[in-house]
Amino acid sequence: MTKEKIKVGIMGFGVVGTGTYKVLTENSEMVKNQTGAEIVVEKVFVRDRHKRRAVEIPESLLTTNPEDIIDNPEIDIAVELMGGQEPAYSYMMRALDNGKHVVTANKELMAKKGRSILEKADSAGVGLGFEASVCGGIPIIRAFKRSLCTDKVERIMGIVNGTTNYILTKMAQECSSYEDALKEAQARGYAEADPTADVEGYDAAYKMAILASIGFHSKVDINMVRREGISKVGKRDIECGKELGWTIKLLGIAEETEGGLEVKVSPVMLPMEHPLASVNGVNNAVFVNSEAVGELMFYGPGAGQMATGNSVASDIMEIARQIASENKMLPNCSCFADKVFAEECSSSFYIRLNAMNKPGVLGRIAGVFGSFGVSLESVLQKKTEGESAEIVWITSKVKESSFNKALESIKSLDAVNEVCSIIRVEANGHC
Ligand SMILES: NC(=O)C1=CN([C@@H]2O[C@H](COP(=O)(O)OP(=O)(O)OC[C@H]3O[C@@H](n4cnc5c(N)ncnc54)[C@H](OP(=O)(O)O)[C@@H]3O)[C@@H](O)[C@H]2O)C=CC1
Ligand SMILES: N[C@@H](CC=O)C(=O)O
Ligand code: NA
Repeated sequence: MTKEKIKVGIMGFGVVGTGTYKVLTENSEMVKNQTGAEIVVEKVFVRDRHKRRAVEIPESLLTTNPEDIIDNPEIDIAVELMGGQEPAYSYMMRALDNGKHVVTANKELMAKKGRSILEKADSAGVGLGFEASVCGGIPIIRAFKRSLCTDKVERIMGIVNGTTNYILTKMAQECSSYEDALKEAQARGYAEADPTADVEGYDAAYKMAILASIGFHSKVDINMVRREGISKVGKRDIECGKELGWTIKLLGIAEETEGGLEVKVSPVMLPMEHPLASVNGVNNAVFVNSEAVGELMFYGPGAGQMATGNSVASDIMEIARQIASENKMLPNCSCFADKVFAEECSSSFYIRLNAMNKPGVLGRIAGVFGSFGVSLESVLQKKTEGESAEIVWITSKVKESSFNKALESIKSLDAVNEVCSIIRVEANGHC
């Protein structure tokens, strides 16, 4: 007999949990018509049942005992929206052991433990949805898994963190301070419980590891993802970038090079005319190059209650549809290969430094770059103050090891007072 009610247990009732509940309950008739069964939220697990929440729910739904969901035979789909590694991982694994389908928004967990979670789900023949784990409201996981599955992905470039994009946009367009912009992003529910994950690029690294894994059908070890955050990006760099026709974005790049897979996250100077340059505020976008389709861009809100709640709800509905129609679950994991990672990475760089304002200094610095095989695209003396000068250098694409050696040598020059910032440059499609 086909199931008329599909029962869901939600673990975690914060920004995303409340958004998911709202989408499921406010659109219940539409969801039922498309699913062929009613989706019912049966239990909601929280730490503190007396806390005031953004959405009111019947008291009887709340529980502080996770077993009411993960060990409850009535529950078909366990939805993990607590965040962090533990106890989220143990709860998810136990729910899978108990034959439940699982949906999560937890990118940290999917990036660090995705392989074991996916393998368990596949061997149990249950569904595992994680659409909300990358780019909040953008249906990007589904696009990779269902629509690009026949194509060969060559490169993925993405603005995949809403908080940092919100901060960089506020700093560039409204001259907000970094601190004020971060506070606003937190108040809007975009930031992680510990915003270090956002501003230091960890969250973006998790998301790029997940995307690279699905895009290149390979295991991606999170420790192999090169990561740098935005906390060192200063207003001065934003100004210098503007003068050069560039904007600064925290960008994730994943590609298959001759040396192997390369996945990195860092602030990047991006030409204003690049499609990703106009992605502002909490919005995210993923720009894909693939063999058959060519160029694709996915754009939309990367964080927030309702946008992310919709992604979770759509995963729940997709699984519910399979249950209601008594279909076998589709395989959750396509990351079957174990591709090697490139040992060396190449980029163009913007370097802003402060040096003595004396004849011959520019030549000496340029000479050091040259002696390490670093070619220069341009050099600009930005301003002079008494005995010192601010100089910006743009290199050609260079191996990072050569660049780092040149930089160490430049730092040791007497004439160089301070290397203020180093930011990758994306030019002509490659950085
Ligand atoms: N915010 C966003 O826009 C997005 C978030 N995500 C991800 O979604 C997940 C949830 O994020 P978000 O909703 O923002 O987080 P919140 O901090 O707003 O909510 C977390 C919820 O989980 C509960 N919780 C946390 N730890 C425990 C625990 N150990 N035991 C029981 N309950 C617990 C909290 O309970 P209590 O309220 O009682 O303290 C709270 O209800 C995270 O993995 C995050 O990375 C993904 C995409 C976008
Ligand atoms: N903190 C994250 C939330 C969504 O994944 C972000 O800002 O992107
Ligand atoms: Na998504």
